[in-house]
Amino acid sequence: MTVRNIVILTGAGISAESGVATFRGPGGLWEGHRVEDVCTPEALARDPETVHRFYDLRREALAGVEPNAAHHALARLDREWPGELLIVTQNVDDLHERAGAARMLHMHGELLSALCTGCGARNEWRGPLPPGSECPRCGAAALRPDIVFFGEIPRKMERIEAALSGCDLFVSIGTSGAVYPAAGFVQLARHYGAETLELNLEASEGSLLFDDSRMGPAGTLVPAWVE
Ligand SMILES: CC(C)NC(=O)[C@H](Cc1c[nH]c2ccccc12)NC(=O)[C@H](CCCC/N=C(/NCCC(=O)O)S[C@H]1O[C@H](COP(=O)(O)OP(=O)(O)OC[C@H]2O[C@@H](n3cnc4c(N)ncnc43)[C@H](O)[C@@H]2O)[C@@H](O)[C@H]1O)NC(=O)OCc1ccccc1
Repeated sequence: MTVRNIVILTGAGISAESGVATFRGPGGLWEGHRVEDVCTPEALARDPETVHRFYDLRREALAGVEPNAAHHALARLDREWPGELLIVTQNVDDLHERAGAARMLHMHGELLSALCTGCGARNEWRGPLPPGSECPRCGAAALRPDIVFFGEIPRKMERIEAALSGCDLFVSIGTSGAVYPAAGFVQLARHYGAETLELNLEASEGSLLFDDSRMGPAGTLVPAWVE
């Protein structure tokens, strides 16, 4: 089958070699926190201080990390691929953009953005975001981390489903396949007749669903695959 249209799903594993903590596993983000305490609308309502600080720390940590060879390889593919290509990341870091990727989207939000729950504006945000911060557009003291919490609808689902319905190749990089709807994309891509490839450090919850599954660090596997 000639491959023309590609959809690439990335997770925390692609940023691990840049020093960004993954979620599960030793030293994982969720190690220090119960998901329910920092990544749900209920937690934000109950204890905004803790939730805002959790994301302030991760936003601050971004200044100390750089894109790695996997991010750069995907950015190059994005520049040179003549067919359709869409990078869908579950990550809230900005390493894909910093590597130069353009045809990409964040389905679970971004650390460098603050969402106004008053007027809906998304504001670029770099520093700490204390609860009650004012929206630059409407002035309401209603800014929150621009993050998709558990129980909230992921972003740009229509665009993602449209790309999956037209792709010939679906590639999953550095994700454990534990969180839906992202974990269901491989089935959707297969349903539309696409080839499916997984590049991951270890077997994931969805490995058996892929036509080809290669194990190893993204910083090595992704440049080799793009070559
Ligand atoms: C826990 C799970 C069971 N729960 C869910 O999935 C829930 C509920 C649910 C919905 N549908 C279901 C169906 C069945 C069961 C449950 C559900 N889903 C939701 O609530 C979602 C919202 C979920 C989003 C929550 N927010 C995140 N992130 C932002 C915050 C933040 O970042 O702080 S999720 C967050 O966790 C997930 C973490 O997973 P990974 O990125 O894969 O990271 P992990 O550490 O787990 O794994 C890393 C992998 O990399 C590998 N690796 C490590 N190093 C390397 C390396 N160097 N190289 C290569 N690979 C490497 C490892 O081996 C490992 O495999 C990511 O998605 C990440 O974004 N919303 C929703 O469903 O709304 C309705 C809806 C649905 C469809 C359409 C309309 C409405």
